[in-house]
Amino acid sequence: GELKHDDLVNICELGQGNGGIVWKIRHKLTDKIMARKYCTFTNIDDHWCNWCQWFWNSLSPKKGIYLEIKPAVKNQIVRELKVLDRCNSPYIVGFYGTFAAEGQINICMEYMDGGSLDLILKKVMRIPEHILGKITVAVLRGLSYLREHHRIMHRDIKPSNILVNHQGEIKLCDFGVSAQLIDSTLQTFIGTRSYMSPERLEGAHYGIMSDIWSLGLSLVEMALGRYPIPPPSIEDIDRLFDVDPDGNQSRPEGYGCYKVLAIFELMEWIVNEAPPSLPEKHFSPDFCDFIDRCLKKSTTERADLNTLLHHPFYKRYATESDNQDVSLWIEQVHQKDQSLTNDNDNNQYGRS
Ligand SMILES: O=C(NOCCO)c1ccn2cncc2c1Nc1ccc(C2CC2)cc1F
Ligand SMILES: [Mg+2]
Repeated sequence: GELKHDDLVNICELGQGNGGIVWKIRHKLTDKIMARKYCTFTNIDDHWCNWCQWFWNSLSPKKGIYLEIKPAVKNQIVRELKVLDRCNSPYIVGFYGTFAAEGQINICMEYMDGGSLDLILKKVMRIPEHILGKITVAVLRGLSYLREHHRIMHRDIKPSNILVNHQGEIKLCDFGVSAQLIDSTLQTFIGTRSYMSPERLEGAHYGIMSDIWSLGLSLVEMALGRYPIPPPSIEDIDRLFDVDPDGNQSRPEGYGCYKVLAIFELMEWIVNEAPPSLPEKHFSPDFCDFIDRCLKKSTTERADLNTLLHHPFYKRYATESDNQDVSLWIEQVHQKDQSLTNDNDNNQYGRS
C-alpha cells in the first residue's frame, strides 16, 4: 500500500548530500527498516538566481534551502518517480514509495546497511582490485538495466551513489528517473569535486558515455584512496602500497595532503589536462586498460557500455556468482569501526 508520512518513524540520520538529507526509518505497519530521502529544492529557473541560490547555499551549506515549490511541479515529480515502482534489478537500490510532506518530496528506498562507497573509502586507505572488479560488474549491469528497461542514463555516478550491504550486494541509487526533479534541484552546481565528463563540463550534449567517464574516475579514486585530480605522484602511490600492501590501515601521514583545486580550476583541469590513469606497477594490465578506455576525453574514443561488457577486466569478475568475498570485506571494514584506534581519529582529513 501507499507509504504515508505518519506511518514512518525516524531512527537516525544517515547523511546529507548537496540537495538531499537521508534518514534511517521504520515503517510502523510492516516494521520494515528503510532509508528516506528528503529532496531540498529550488525551482528558480534562471541561472542568475540559481547562482545566487548556490552562493547562498555555499554560505550555509548545512541546511540547504527549503524553498516551497509549486504544487503542480511537486505533483509532476511524484508522478515521474512512480516509474521507480517498475525499477527491479539486483543492481538498483529498491524503491518503496514517494510522497510529498511538509513541502518536501520524500523518496523511501531499501536501507543498505554497508553504506556508500565514499564513506567506506574514508574508513579504509583504498579498495582492493578484486573488490573494484565486483563494483565494476554491478555498476555496468545497473547502467545496462536502466538503459535497456527504462531508456535512461544515471547522470550522477560517483562513490556516494554506489551502496553496499552485508550480504555483499552492490547497488546504484540517485539516478535521474524524474526529469522534473533534475530540473528542480541544483544538480548543475556540484559539490567540492566533479565526476562530470569533459563534454558535460563544456556544456556539450552528453549521454550514457558521460556515465562511463564517471565510472572510470570513481574507480581510480577508490583504487588510489583519494580523488585523482590533480593526479598523485608515483612516489605518493608507491608509499600507499609500501605502507600497507592490503590497504587496510589508515592513510600514511601526508598522503592526500595535496593542493585541493577550487571547483573551477578542477573543471579546467578535467577539460584541458590528460585524464588520470593507474600505474601498471600496482594494478593488473586488464584493470589499467579498462580505466584508460573509460577515461578517454573524446566520446568517440571512449569505450561504450557494450564494449566494456566484453572487456577482460569485467569478464574476470562477471563469472563469480556469489557475493561472499564482498560480504567478508564489508564485515572487515565495519569491524575496523569497533577497533578504531585514536590514530585514525586524527588522520589528515581530521575525522575518522
Ligand atoms: O537523490 C537524488 N540525488 O541526490 C541528491 C543529493 O543527495 C536524485 C536526483 C535526481 N533524480 C531524478 N529522479 C530521481 C532522482 C534522485 N533521487 C533518487 C533516484 C533514484 C532512487 C532509487 C530508489 C533508489 C532514489 C533516489 F533518491
Ligand atoms: Mg547521492
